[in-house]
Amino acid sequence: MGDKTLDIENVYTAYDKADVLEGVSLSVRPGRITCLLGSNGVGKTTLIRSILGLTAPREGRITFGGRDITGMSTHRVIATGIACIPEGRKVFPKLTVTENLRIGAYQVKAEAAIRERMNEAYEIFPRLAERRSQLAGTLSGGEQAMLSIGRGLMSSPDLLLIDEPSLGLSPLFVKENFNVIQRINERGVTVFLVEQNVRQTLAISHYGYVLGKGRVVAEGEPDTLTDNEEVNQAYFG
Ligand SMILES: Nc1ncnc2c1ncn2[C@@H]1O[C@H](COP(=O)(O)OP(=O)(O)OP(=O)(O)O)[C@@H](O)[C@H]1O
Repeated sequence: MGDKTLDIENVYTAYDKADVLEGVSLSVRPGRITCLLGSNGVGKTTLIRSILGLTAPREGRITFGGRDITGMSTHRVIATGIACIPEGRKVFPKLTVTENLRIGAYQVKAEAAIRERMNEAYEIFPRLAERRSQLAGTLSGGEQAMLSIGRGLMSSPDLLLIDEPSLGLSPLFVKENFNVIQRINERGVTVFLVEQNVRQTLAISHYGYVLGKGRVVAEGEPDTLTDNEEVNQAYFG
Protein backbone atom coordinates (compact mmCIF):
# COMPACT_ATOMS: atom_id res chain seq x y z
CA MET A 1 0.00 0.00 0.00
CA GLY A 2 1.57 3.28 -1.12
CA ASP A 3 1.90 5.92 1.61
CA LYS A 4 4.38 8.24 -0.07
CA THR A 5 3.60 11.61 -1.61
CA LEU A 6 5.32 12.68 -4.81
CA ASP A 7 6.11 16.38 -4.56
CA ILE A 8 7.21 18.41 -7.52
CA GLU A 9 8.42 21.85 -6.54
CA ASN A 10 9.15 24.62 -9.03
CA VAL A 11 10.70 22.33 -11.64
CA TYR A 12 12.40 23.78 -14.72
CA THR A 13 13.50 21.29 -17.39
CA ALA A 14 15.16 22.06 -20.72
CA TYR A 15 16.40 19.83 -23.56
CA ASP A 16 18.53 22.40 -25.30
CA LYS A 17 18.39 26.03 -24.28
CA ALA A 18 14.70 26.81 -23.98
CA ASP A 19 12.83 25.54 -20.93
CA VAL A 20 10.02 23.11 -21.67
CA LEU A 21 8.91 23.14 -18.01
CA GLU A 22 8.87 26.60 -16.50
CA GLY A 23 8.36 26.18 -12.76
CA VAL A 24 5.97 23.25 -12.39
CA SER A 25 4.72 22.46 -8.90
CA LEU A 26 2.25 19.73 -7.98
CA SER A 27 1.60 16.95 -5.48
CA VAL A 28 0.53 13.37 -6.04
CA ARG A 29 -0.96 12.23 -2.75
CA PRO A 30 -0.86 8.58 -1.64
CA GLY A 31 -3.81 6.34 -2.40
CA ARG A 32 -5.26 8.67 -5.01
CA ILE A 33 -5.50 9.00 -8.74
CA THR A 34 -4.06 12.39 -9.64
CA CYS A 35 -4.20 13.46 -13.25
CA LEU A 36 -2.26 15.90 -15.35
CA LEU A 37 -4.21 17.16 -18.35
CA GLY A 38 -2.78 19.12 -21.21
CA SER A 39 -2.78 19.32 -24.98
CA ASN A 40 0.03 18.24 -27.36
CA GLY A 41 3.49 19.52 -26.67
CA VAL A 42 2.90 21.35 -23.36
CA GLY A 43 5.48 19.18 -21.55
CA LYS A 44 3.55 16.28 -19.99
CA THR A 45 6.04 13.60 -21.07
CA THR A 46 8.91 15.91 -20.15
CA LEU A 47 7.56 16.02 -16.59
CA ILE A 48 7.51 12.21 -16.47
CA ARG A 49 11.08 12.15 -17.86
CA SER A 50 12.07 14.62 -15.14
CA ILE A 51 10.58 12.43 -12.40
CA LEU A 52 12.31 9.33 -13.76
CA GLY A 53 15.71 10.97 -14.05
CA LEU A 54 15.74 10.56 -17.84
CA THR A 55 16.03 14.33 -18.30
CA ALA A 56 17.19 15.96 -15.08
CA PRO A 57 15.53 19.26 -14.11
CA ARG A 58 17.92 22.21 -14.22
CA GLU A 59 16.14 23.77 -11.27
CA GLY A 60 13.59 22.74 -8.64
CA ARG A 61 13.09 19.70 -6.48
CA ILE A 62 11.31 16.36 -6.73
CA THR A 63 10.74 14.30 -3.60
CA PHE A 64 9.05 10.95 -3.06
CA GLY A 65 8.04 10.08 0.49
CA GLY A 66 10.21 12.97 1.64
CA ARG A 67 13.28 11.62 -0.13
CA ASP A 68 14.97 13.86 -2.68
CA ILE A 69 14.99 12.06 -6.05
CA THR A 70 15.83 15.08 -8.23
CA GLY A 71 18.18 14.00 -10.99
CA MET A 72 18.69 10.54 -9.48
CA SER A 73 19.50 7.75 -11.97
CA THR A 74 16.41 6.05 -13.38
CA HIS A 75 17.41 2.74 -11.85
CA ARG A 76 17.48 4.28 -8.38
CA VAL A 77 14.22 6.18 -8.88
CA ILE A 78 12.51 2.90 -9.78
CA ALA A 79 13.99 1.28 -6.67
CA THR A 80 12.17 3.87 -4.51
CA GLY A 81 8.86 2.32 -5.60
CA ILE A 82 7.95 4.19 -8.79
CA ALA A 83 7.00 2.41 -12.01
CA CYS A 84 6.21 3.96 -15.37
CA ILE A 85 3.99 2.90 -18.23
CA PRO A 86 5.32 4.86 -21.17
CA GLU A 87 3.36 6.50 -23.95
CA GLY A 88 2.92 4.24 -26.95
CA ARG A 89 2.99 1.14 -24.72
CA LYS A 90 6.23 -0.35 -26.06
CA VAL A 91 5.93 -4.06 -25.38
CA PHE A 92 8.67 -6.42 -26.52
CA PRO A 93 7.03 -7.79 -29.68
CA LYS A 94 9.16 -10.93 -30.05
CA LEU A 95 8.64 -12.04 -26.45
CA THR A 96 5.55 -13.78 -25.10
CA VAL A 97 3.08 -12.17 -22.75
CA THR A 98 4.60 -14.04 -19.79
CA GLU A 99 8.15 -13.04 -20.78
CA ASN A 100 7.09 -9.39 -21.07
CA LEU A 101 5.60 -9.53 -17.57
CA ARG A 102 8.78 -11.08 -16.15
CA ILE A 103 10.81 -8.14 -17.46
CA GLY A 104 8.73 -5.84 -15.26
CA ALA A 105 9.96 -7.79 -12.22
CA TYR A 106 13.65 -7.61 -13.14
CA GLN A 107 14.53 -6.17 -9.72
CA VAL A 108 12.76 -9.02 -7.90
CA LYS A 109 14.96 -11.99 -7.02
CA ALA A 110 12.56 -14.48 -5.41
CA GLU A 111 10.82 -16.72 -7.94
CA ALA A 112 7.81 -17.19 -5.62
CA ALA A 113 7.25 -13.43 -5.48
CA ILE A 114 7.45 -13.19 -9.27
CA ARG A 115 4.88 -16.00 -9.62
CA GLU A 116 2.55 -14.35 -7.14
CA ARG A 117 2.70 -11.03 -8.97
CA MET A 118 2.21 -12.70 -12.31
CA ASN A 119 -0.92 -14.46 -11.01
CA GLU A 120 -2.17 -11.14 -9.75
CA ALA A 121 -1.58 -9.54 -13.16
CA TYR A 122 -3.46 -12.39 -14.84
CA GLU A 123 -6.29 -11.96 -12.34
CA ILE A 124 -6.57 -8.27 -13.26
CA PHE A 125 -6.26 -9.05 -16.99
CA PRO A 126 -7.97 -12.38 -17.77
CA ARG A 127 -7.62 -11.54 -21.45
CA LEU A 128 -3.82 -11.70 -21.04
CA ALA A 129 -4.04 -14.94 -19.07
CA GLU A 130 -5.73 -16.55 -22.07
CA ARG A 131 -2.88 -15.32 -24.27
CA ARG A 132 0.09 -15.93 -21.97
CA SER A 133 2.16 -17.81 -24.55
CA GLN A 134 1.29 -15.52 -27.45
CA LEU A 135 3.97 -13.16 -28.82
CA ALA A 136 3.25 -9.63 -27.63
CA GLY A 137 3.65 -8.24 -31.15
CA THR A 138 0.61 -10.24 -32.26
CA LEU A 139 -1.70 -8.81 -29.57
CA SER A 140 -4.24 -6.12 -30.45
CA GLY A 141 -3.41 -2.53 -29.53
CA GLY A 142 -5.73 -2.65 -26.53
CA GLU A 143 -4.22 -5.92 -25.32
CA GLN A 144 -0.72 -4.46 -25.67
CA ALA A 145 -1.88 -1.52 -23.53
CA MET A 146 -3.05 -4.00 -20.88
CA LEU A 147 0.27 -5.82 -21.07
CA SER A 148 2.24 -2.63 -20.52
CA ILE A 149 0.12 -1.85 -17.45
CA GLY A 150 0.57 -5.44 -16.22
CA ARG A 151 4.32 -5.17 -16.70
CA GLY A 152 4.34 -1.92 -14.70
CA LEU A 153 2.62 -3.70 -11.82
CA MET A 154 5.18 -6.52 -11.68
CA SER A 155 7.55 -4.41 -9.56
CA SER A 156 4.74 -3.88 -6.97
CA PRO A 157 5.13 -0.11 -7.17
CA ASP A 158 3.80 2.38 -4.63
CA LEU A 159 3.32 4.86 -7.43
CA LEU A 160 2.44 4.19 -11.05
CA LEU A 161 3.11 6.90 -13.65
CA ILE A 162 0.94 6.34 -16.73
CA ASP A 163 1.58 8.38 -19.87
CA GLU A 164 -1.45 8.75 -22.17
CA PRO A 165 -2.92 5.25 -21.89
CA SER A 166 -5.86 6.11 -24.13
CA LEU A 167 -3.71 7.19 -27.08
CA GLY A 168 -4.77 5.40 -30.27
CA LEU A 169 -7.22 3.06 -28.55
CA SER A 170 -10.84 2.43 -29.51
CA PRO A 171 -13.45 3.81 -27.05
CA LEU A 172 -14.17 0.32 -25.75
CA PHE A 173 -10.54 -0.33 -24.82
CA VAL A 174 -10.18 3.16 -23.35
CA LYS A 175 -13.13 2.43 -21.07
CA GLU A 176 -11.77 -0.99 -20.13
CA ASN A 177 -8.28 0.34 -19.41
CA PHE A 178 -9.58 3.22 -17.32
CA ASN A 179 -11.64 0.73 -15.31
CA VAL A 180 -8.49 -1.28 -14.75
CA ILE A 181 -6.56 1.81 -13.60
CA GLN A 182 -9.34 2.48 -11.11
CA ARG A 183 -9.21 -1.11 -9.82
CA ILE A 184 -5.43 -0.98 -9.47
CA ASN A 185 -5.80 2.20 -7.44
CA GLU A 186 -8.41 0.52 -5.22
CA ARG A 187 -5.77 -2.13 -4.46
CA GLY A 188 -3.63 0.61 -2.94
CA VAL A 189 -1.43 1.80 -5.80
CA THR A 190 -1.09 5.58 -6.12
CA VAL A 191 -1.58 6.71 -9.71
CA PHE A 192 -0.30 9.75 -11.61
CA LEU A 193 -2.21 9.75 -14.87
CA VAL A 194 -1.06 11.96 -17.72
CA GLU A 195 -3.75 12.35 -20.36
CA GLN A 196 -5.44 14.44 -23.03
CA ASN A 197 -8.79 12.70 -22.66
CA VAL A 198 -10.38 15.20 -20.27
CA ARG A 199 -13.79 13.74 -19.55
CA GLN A 200 -12.87 10.11 -18.93
CA THR A 201 -9.73 11.00 -17.02
CA LEU A 202 -11.56 13.34 -14.65
CA ALA A 203 -14.25 10.68 -14.17
CA ILE A 204 -11.73 8.37 -12.45
CA SER A 205 -9.45 10.97 -10.82
CA HIS A 206 -9.55 12.32 -7.26
CA TYR A 207 -7.63 15.46 -8.12
CA GLY A 208 -6.41 17.10 -11.30
CA TYR A 209 -3.90 19.57 -12.67
CA VAL A 210 -3.95 21.27 -16.04
CA LEU A 211 -0.63 22.00 -17.71
CA GLY A 212 -0.53 24.98 -20.05
CA LYS A 213 2.69 25.67 -21.90
CA GLY A 214 5.28 24.56 -19.36
CA ARG A 215 3.30 25.51 -16.27
CA VAL A 216 0.29 24.47 -14.22
CA VAL A 217 -2.62 26.75 -15.13
CA ALA A 218 -5.34 25.16 -13.02
CA GLU A 219 -5.87 22.52 -10.36
CA GLY A 220 -8.72 21.18 -8.30
CA GLU A 221 -11.29 18.47 -7.71
CA PRO A 222 -12.62 16.97 -10.96
CA ASP A 223 -16.00 18.74 -10.67
CA THR A 224 -14.45 22.16 -10.43
CA LEU A 225 -12.16 21.48 -13.40
CA THR A 226 -14.87 20.27 -15.77
CA ASP A 227 -16.86 23.47 -15.39
CA ASN A 228 -13.94 25.86 -15.23
CA GLU A 229 -14.06 28.33 -18.11
CA GLU A 230 -10.37 29.25 -17.73
CA VAL A 231 -9.43 25.60 -18.04
CA ASN A 232 -11.41 25.23 -21.23
CA GLN A 233 -9.71 28.35 -22.58
CA ALA A 234 -6.22 27.18 -21.63
CA TYR A 235 -6.81 23.66 -22.73
CA PHE A 236 -8.72 24.03 -25.94
CA GLY A 237 -7.96 27.61 -26.85
N1 LIG B 1 14.43 14.87 -26.58
C1 LIG B 1 13.99 16.11 -26.88
N2 LIG B 1 14.83 17.04 -27.36
C2 LIG B 1 14.41 18.30 -27.65
N3 LIG B 1 13.13 18.71 -27.49
C3 LIG B 1 12.24 17.82 -27.02
C4 LIG B 1 12.62 16.46 -26.70
N4 LIG B 1 11.51 15.81 -26.25
C5 LIG B 1 10.50 16.71 -26.31
N5 LIG B 1 10.92 17.90 -26.76
C6 LIG B 1 10.10 19.11 -26.95
O1 LIG B 1 9.55 19.49 -25.69
C7 LIG B 1 8.21 19.96 -25.84
C8 LIG B 1 7.27 19.19 -24.92
O2 LIG B 1 7.23 17.82 -25.34
P1 LIG B 1 6.49 16.69 -24.48
O3 LIG B 1 6.69 15.40 -25.19
O4 LIG B 1 6.91 16.78 -23.07
O5 LIG B 1 4.97 17.17 -24.59
P2 LIG B 1 3.64 16.40 -24.26
O6 LIG B 1 2.81 17.36 -23.47
O7 LIG B 1 3.92 15.09 -23.64
O8 LIG B 1 3.02 16.24 -25.69
P3 LIG B 1 2.20 15.01 -26.35
O9 LIG B 1 0.87 15.00 -25.69
O10 LIG B 1 2.12 15.47 -27.79
O11 LIG B 1 2.98 13.77 -26.16
C9 LIG B 1 7.88 19.82 -27.33
O12 LIG B 1 8.03 21.07 -27.94
C10 LIG B 1 8.91 18.83 -27.84
O13 LIG B 1 9.23 19.07 -29.19
